[in-house]
Amino acid sequence: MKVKVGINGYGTIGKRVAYAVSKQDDMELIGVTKTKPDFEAYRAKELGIPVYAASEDFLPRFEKAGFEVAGTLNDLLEKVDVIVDATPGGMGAKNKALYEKAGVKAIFEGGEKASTAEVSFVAQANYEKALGKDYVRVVSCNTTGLTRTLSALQKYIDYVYAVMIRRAADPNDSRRGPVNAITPSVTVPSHHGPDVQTVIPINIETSAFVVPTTLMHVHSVMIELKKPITEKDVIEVFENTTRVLLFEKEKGFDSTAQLIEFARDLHREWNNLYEIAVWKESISVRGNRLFYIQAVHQESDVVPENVDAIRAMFELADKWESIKKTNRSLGILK
Ligand SMILES: NC(=O)C1=CN([C@@H]2O[C@H](COP(=O)(O)OP(=O)(O)OC[C@H]3O[C@@H](n4cnc5c(N)ncnc54)[C@H](OP(=O)(O)O)[C@@H]3O)[C@@H](O)[C@H]2O)C=CC1
Ligand SMILES: O=C(OP(=O)(O)O)[C@H](O)COP(=O)(O)O
Repeated sequence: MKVKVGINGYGTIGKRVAYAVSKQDDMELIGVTKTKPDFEAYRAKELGIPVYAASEDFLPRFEKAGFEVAGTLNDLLEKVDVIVDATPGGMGAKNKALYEKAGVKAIFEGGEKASTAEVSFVAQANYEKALGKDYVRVVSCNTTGLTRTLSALQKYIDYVYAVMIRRAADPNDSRRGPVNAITPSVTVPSHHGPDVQTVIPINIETSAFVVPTTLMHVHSVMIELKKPITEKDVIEVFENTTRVLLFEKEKGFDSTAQLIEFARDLHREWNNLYEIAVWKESISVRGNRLFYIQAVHQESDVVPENVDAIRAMFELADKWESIKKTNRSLGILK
């Protein structure tokens, strides 16, 4: 059986998930929605992807441009088993009623509240919780990044404090920035710590700052240990953790710029770095405290999670079968 997948919101995340779905032999990409006939809509059509108007209200825009759509979101919902809602944060919760009415399963993204779905999801941490579910939320890029490394170390952790240095805007976003400023999230803890707790039970608090860059987020992670662990052990844990890669400053990885160049050198689509990048030299144990620094490619780390979430919701594979299949299909290194 091939699961029929639709994407509502063919933007930064939606287009990458559409690409990833098209690479799976157990899924079929049925169509995507757009609100306007811009270059992304034309490109989707060139790729042979049926484009639907995100609602009837948007039809006149397409008609005026002479862009023939395959229908509206409601028509797409009639043809799919699952819809991936990658609309701007908060919109997914409003769309949920449409999905319920159509009897279609739905995946929501990290911009939605945890309460929008039955489960908040990171494949390697809680794949089983999404088995057979109708509504799953793939958590935000930062939460996914934190959860990947922290779940691997969970048995050693008493308490985590992490500082999130967030990119101001995605590279395609010329409206939001970057701006010449550092903007703190003045609410402490920032939403990231509580959000990790929707996936794994862990003591964690975070604070967050937005800085003028578009490439990646960076996290400074500080852990109080309840069980001793050495730096060598931590390196071994991360070497054996899927979707986490170690990078060395010694080899020229001075900053997020070289991490993105690495993804470009791999000829990854959109220079996606699906893996969380941990700087090897940053792993440091001092007494009962462990420190490390990691970077998150915000545009892509959640993409394999969406694919695994679909497999879990339709019980197509067990956890490691799905993760391995997704990794292979996207060229994820381990
Ligand atoms: N960007 C990131 O770094 C990450 C984002 N997320 C989460 O993913 C979700 C999507 O974010 P992102 O991809 O960045 O957003 P984008 O703004 O890049 O894309 C949003 C998409 O939704 C469409 N859209 C806009 N308005 C409507 C509407 N009224 N009805 C239906 N579709 C609409 C847009 O269509 P059109 O282009 O035609 O206007 C666009 O395709 C959010 O929940 C976000 O928090 C999670 C991880 C990382
Ligand atoms: O999910 C993300 O970040 P977050 O974990 O800081 O909310 C994405 O980078 C989107 O963040 P944005 O809401 O600042 O665009």
